[in-house]
Amino acid sequence: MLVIGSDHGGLNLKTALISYLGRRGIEVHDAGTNNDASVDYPTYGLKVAEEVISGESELGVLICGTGIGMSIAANKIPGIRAALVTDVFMARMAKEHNNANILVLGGRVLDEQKACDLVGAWLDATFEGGRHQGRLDLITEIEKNYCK
Ligand SMILES: O=C(CO)[C@H](O)[C@H](O)[C@H](O)COP(=O)(O)O
Repeated sequence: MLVIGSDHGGLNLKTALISYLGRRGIEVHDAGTNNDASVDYPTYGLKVAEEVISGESELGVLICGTGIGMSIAANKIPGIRAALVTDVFMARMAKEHNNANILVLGGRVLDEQKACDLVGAWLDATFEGGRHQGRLDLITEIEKNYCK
């Protein structure tokens, strides 16, 4: 299961990505928002992050206008590695090196095709482990010290 959420700035891209993920045969939970009324991105960042941390969904995608607010919000939750990406190389690295469990996109930055390409690159990549796992372990140590 993959959970996807957006604010109003990411709604159109969210709709396009749900179609794309469906075509790939991936089960998707749409965490909202579901209309173009103005909403607050931290609300949806938290929803998606909590669903990933609980294990209800293995992965998440978040979209706001730029992706910046969503990534700031989601990364406050211990265990979340939310990566804001704008090109295919970054999307692939987000999995291979960072094992990002949430991909963050900017709905006012990307067109639909580019967004699908980024999600596809991230989904198709594999975490390399090794030295990268050691670095993720260091991030976990930071969380233990600062997220009480
Ligand atoms: O938080 C953001 C930027 O980091 C998101 O892009 C929001 O979607 C954006 O700030 C919303 O702006 P609006 O003027 O309220 O539509």
